[in-house]
Amino acid sequence: MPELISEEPATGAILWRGRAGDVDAEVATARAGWAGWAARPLAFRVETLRRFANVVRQRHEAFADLIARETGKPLWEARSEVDSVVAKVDISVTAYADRTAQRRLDSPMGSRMALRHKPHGVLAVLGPYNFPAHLPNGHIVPALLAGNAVVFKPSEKTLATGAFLVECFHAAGVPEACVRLLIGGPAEGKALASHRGIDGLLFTGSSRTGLALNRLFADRPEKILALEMGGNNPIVVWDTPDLHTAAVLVIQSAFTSAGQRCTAARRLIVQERLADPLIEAMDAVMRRLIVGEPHADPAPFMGPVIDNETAELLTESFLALMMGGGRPIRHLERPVEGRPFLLPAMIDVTDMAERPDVELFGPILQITRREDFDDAIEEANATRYGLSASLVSQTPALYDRFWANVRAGIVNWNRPTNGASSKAPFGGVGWSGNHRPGAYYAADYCAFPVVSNEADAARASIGIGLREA
Ligand SMILES: NC(=O)c1ccc[n+]([C@@H]2O[C@H](COP(=O)([O-])OP(=O)(O)OC[C@H]3O[C@@H](n4cnc5c(N)ncnc54)[C@H](O)[C@@H]3O)[C@@H](O)[C@H]2O)c1
Ligand SMILES: O=CCC[C@H](NC(=O)CCC(=O)O)C(=O)O
Repeated sequence: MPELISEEPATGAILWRGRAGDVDAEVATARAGWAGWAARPLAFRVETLRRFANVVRQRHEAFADLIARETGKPLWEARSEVDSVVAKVDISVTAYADRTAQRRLDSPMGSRMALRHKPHGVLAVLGPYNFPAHLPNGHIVPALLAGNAVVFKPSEKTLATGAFLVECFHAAGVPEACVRLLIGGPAEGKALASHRGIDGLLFTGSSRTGLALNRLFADRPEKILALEMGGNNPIVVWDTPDLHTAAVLVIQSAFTSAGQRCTAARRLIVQERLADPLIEAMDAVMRRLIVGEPHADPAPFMGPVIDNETAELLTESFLALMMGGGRPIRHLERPVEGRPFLLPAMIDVTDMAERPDVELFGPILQITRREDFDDAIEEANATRYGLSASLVSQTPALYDRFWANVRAGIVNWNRPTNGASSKAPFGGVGWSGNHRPGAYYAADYCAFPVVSNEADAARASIGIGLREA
């Protein structure tokens, strides 16, 4: 089995090393453990997962430190991610009761109709690197709560965090057979996704990978597939009087997590008359943003991107936008030789003959100027993605038009494009998802409905269509 290592983006230090896992063995173990877990009362599973939340609380600072080191995100942001991991349990318990609890339904005379839900069985979970604990956890907790077993493969870029998360489940008493850690990269991910022993796949990652998985599952309707994918998210600034606040909202949307959020604003669409003063206001703030190591003091606003390869790809993408007619306003500078720190960049792409519809998963903001609001909405929709969109405007009627016409699963007003709540469904349309939103609605894809028409004794008669005896 090949060896994998995980490095700290900020320093290059090796954080973790290990061998790729055995997909067959992990799936077989989960299959063997699943039935016993599913047979446990719901109350037992709830209690066990609440112990998991307590274990994470007890290990909060160690977990946050590890996430910060392994992703490069600032420690304050890693701490927030661990908070989300803890909060997920109670939210999932509420969502389960709301979305998939047992119910009595109206029924014909003399019988009872019952709605119950059953787990799928063994679910594979593939996680991304940007929220290496919170987002896989957002699949694993609801899946376990519903009575499934899980084989979890973390991103190959955040293996230590994946291992830490799974250990917390085991320390809390989740049977080791029911949450399996599969170490590996895309090859192991493909093998797991293709494995005949899984009953479904819960995926968070790029649209490139998600579309490949969608093709793989095209002739497997018997397996549940949930895809949480990328975005090419717009933020529209229109008729707002407070350009400093608008600038802060755009910066928060585009550059939090060094732009490594699926909900990050990739495109600023701005009313022509506001464009120059807004860009000036943004520039004034961006000059002051601290880009640094996760544990630096004073704390950085953002850290490096995940690795040098990503930094180089983003640099090439930025140069390609320039070659295509984009006018750089702030260059994507790389202040530390050999390390993937990038300074947040802006480029005016208004005059580009063709603006590529790709997700640049880093601190790059593309700016398009528009005179007409309907044209701005059209530009916002000029994408195959549809995850998040924001409007900054003082006019409720404009927000009504924006909400009604923009095509996205998250549509915000005078708020950033990112920072979605776990207490709501989370997902997008187009290339951002496959209509199985996660977060509060994750309960929906972790179990299937079973309707029963029940009577204590068998009674039946044929009242029509029967010849006289
Ligand atoms: N919609 C959401 O909820 C959400 C949240 C976070 C990140 N994302 C997206 O994830 C991406 C960043 O994460 P990433 O770079 O880790 O994504 P990625 O698609 O490269 O990898 C995600 C996971 O899939 C595995 N994988 C890669 N190729 C595979 C294949 N062919 N078959 C099976 N498994 C495979 C990886 O090993 C990893 O575990 C961005 O596009 C971002 O928008 C989406
Ligand atoms: O990187 C992707 C989105 C991260 C975050 N979204 C959520 O946390 C959704 C809620 C959940 O899954 O519990 C964001 O919007 O910033």
